[in-house]
Amino acid sequence: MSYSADGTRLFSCGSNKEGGSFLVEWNESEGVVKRTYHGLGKRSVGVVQFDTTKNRFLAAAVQDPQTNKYVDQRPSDGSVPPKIPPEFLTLVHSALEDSHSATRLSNSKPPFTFSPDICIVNFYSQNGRLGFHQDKAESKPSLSAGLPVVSFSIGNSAEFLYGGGRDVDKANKVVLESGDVLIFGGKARNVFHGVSAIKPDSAPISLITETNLRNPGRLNLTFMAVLS
Ligand SMILES: O=C(O)CCC(=O)C(=O)O
Ligand SMILES: [Fe+2]
Repeated sequence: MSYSADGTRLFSCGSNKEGGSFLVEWNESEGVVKRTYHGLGKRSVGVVQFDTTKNRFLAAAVQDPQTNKYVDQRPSDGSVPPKIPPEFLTLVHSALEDSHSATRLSNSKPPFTFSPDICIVNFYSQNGRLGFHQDKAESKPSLSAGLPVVSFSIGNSAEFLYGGGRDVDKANKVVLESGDVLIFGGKARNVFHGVSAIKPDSAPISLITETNLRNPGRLNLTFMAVLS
């Protein structure tokens, strides 16, 4: 059970037999369910993550779990997300430039001008996972232009699956370590991907001491252009 940030609304979460997650808002005085938000576990569309070990609602980007559309306020409690800090945008741009200069064949310009308008924040505890999915809730122009997904890994390492069509058994696996940046755009924009496991205690010691976190888990920041 967990209260909304302003302490007025009570939520709990769970999963059904098919593995889909849902969030329940309770009417505390009457002890009955007020509203159920389905579809949170369908990671092809949802952005809400749960810490299953603590039954805690951790983070949500602004995506309506009922419609899968990005909206201005989080439907469950009306909260408005903060703007992406400019330092993060600088990091995204320099990661794109570095990747372009590492892979380009000529002195061409990057094939896209890109300014992300959302940052999805995923936190994975030790048992955290993310089902095999495509990122396709973004705007049609953004998807058809192949505007990239730029994804930063911080903390424990993750086994990241990608490719092989929609068949997870055919996917490739790469370990994403703290500090890694994964970029997929252009023809790869629709690639299926997911996180199959988090490697416990694999975060760099320096990160733990500098941030004073005892158990950092894995933090993933995924930047995308949703609206443009
Ligand atoms: O945690 C990751 O590395 C992937 C996150 C992701 O694919 C997503 O949020 O859509
Ligand atoms: Fe994704």
